[in-house]
Amino acid sequence: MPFAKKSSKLLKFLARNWSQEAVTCPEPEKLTNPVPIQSQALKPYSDIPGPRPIPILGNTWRLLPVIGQYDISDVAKLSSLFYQEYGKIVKLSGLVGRPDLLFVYDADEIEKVYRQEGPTPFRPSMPCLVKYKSEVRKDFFGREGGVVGVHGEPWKTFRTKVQKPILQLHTVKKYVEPIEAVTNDFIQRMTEMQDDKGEMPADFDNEIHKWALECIGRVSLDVRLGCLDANLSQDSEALKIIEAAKYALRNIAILELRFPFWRYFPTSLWTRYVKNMDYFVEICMKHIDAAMERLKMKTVKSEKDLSLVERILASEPDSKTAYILALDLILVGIDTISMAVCSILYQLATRPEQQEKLYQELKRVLPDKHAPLTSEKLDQMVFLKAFVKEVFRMYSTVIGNGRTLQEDMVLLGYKVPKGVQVVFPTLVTGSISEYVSEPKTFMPERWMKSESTSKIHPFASLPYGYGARMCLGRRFADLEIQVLLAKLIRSYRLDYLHEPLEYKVTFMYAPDGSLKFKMSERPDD
Ligand code: HEM
Repeated sequence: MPFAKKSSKLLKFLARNWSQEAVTCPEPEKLTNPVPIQSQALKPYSDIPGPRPIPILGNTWRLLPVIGQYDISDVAKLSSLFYQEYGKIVKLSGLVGRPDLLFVYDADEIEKVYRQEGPTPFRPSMPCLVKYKSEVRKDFFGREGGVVGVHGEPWKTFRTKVQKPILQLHTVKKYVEPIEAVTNDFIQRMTEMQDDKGEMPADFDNEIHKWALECIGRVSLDVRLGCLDANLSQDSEALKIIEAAKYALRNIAILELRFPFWRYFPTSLWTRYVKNMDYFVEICMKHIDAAMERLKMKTVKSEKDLSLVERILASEPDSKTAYILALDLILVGIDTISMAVCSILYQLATRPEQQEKLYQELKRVLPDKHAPLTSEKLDQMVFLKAFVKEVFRMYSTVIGNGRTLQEDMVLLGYKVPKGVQVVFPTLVTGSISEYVSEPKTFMPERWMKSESTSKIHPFASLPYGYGARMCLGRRFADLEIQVLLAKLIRSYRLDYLHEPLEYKVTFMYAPDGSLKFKMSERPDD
């Protein structure tokens, strides 16, 4: 049915990034704690512009084919359309079964929301995971069930336990070598996958997913899962994990966005989801238990001898913390990073001059292309980092972030009640000329202090979010991307010789189509 198809795209987008958890999140309500600002100057919430809902159908009809005014086949364009049509604050109310969404395109106001979010920010996410953690496997997850889909004090307690080791620079530096080993295997596999024109296969994005899985296994489970092996047997654990990750990627959105029958009775898709999640839990427990056994045998002189998993295990007597953390990192860390890499490689392959500039930088920093990487060398790759930031600014992989207000607030002069879901459309704000000079120009140099005079509002482009709830895996994500680009572009030139691809929100914002990159070895220098 076309409407179901189209509206599910919008809902996929909305729910993936900002969906409401009916169980835990307060609905918008009357102002209970008005911010102390002269009330005459304030405008009521009802005056916020936006498409007006009509009785019964609310705003959903606007997304219907033919009679609806919005083409939501590309939901990223929808948030841009709202901005053009209504300005810096737009209310989308009357979405069937959803709370109001408040799109805010003002970087100063976004900064205000982030800065006032308090010690336990509420980012609505993944209702399926919430049900799985808090009901189906309550016995296992208990009260502090991780960081993803958990809120309030339980979120804070868990995040406090794990955040230091994950975000400490010296922990991350320990992974330069292991991530380089995974990446070398991946690049070797890329050379084996080339067709007679030197191009990658049409499903190259699947291969990027396997690289991401292998990296996340190395970080969160202390193990090489073997996902990059060319000939995986049908009953291998690696293949089962790849299938489980693919399942998660393809079906969770459907489950969460179609009418949520699973909330009331176990549909077949829900049963498979639970089985899939149980499998991930089992894998996490198996490898963490093995890490625990190794740790018992290890002579440890200082904390520096420990891997991330070992540090968590050493500080937390109950290995459940390590199980749950590994599960969260795997669930969130695979598709974000792989879609980001698809996008970054596509941009590099279609921007030969900038790729050449990157190559020259890599030649300078890594005169011997076979010498191992170090964190000091990565630090010197300023153009590489600037290129990645610019891709995130113009093609933000996670197209927006959001917070459910836990207190009433004033935004752009309107009284906004707590419970409203405020949306920060990063993809749009990163290209508003008031906040970013020459926003339509792809210019990595703008991020390089030595070369740039251009302005960027610090809250206009935040690919990893901000504040206490900011992306927990960001340092590992940066490291994995940097290692891949450094190793690949130092030795190979990448081209894309087909019709340009459009960006779409499938799950994340990424080029939609076959990533048949041509890979040519650079002559030895
Ligand atoms: C380029 C890749 C990535 C992007 C763009 C990204 C982006 C984000 C964003 C926007 C958030 C929400 C932050 C907020 O609410 O302020 C987030 C949360 C999170 N990310 Fe990432 N992420 C990436 C990779 C990863 C990886 C590789 C991991 C795991 C190793 C990871 C683990 C997490 C976790 C656990 C959270 C939830 C944090 C919490 O709620 O306390 N992310 N990420």
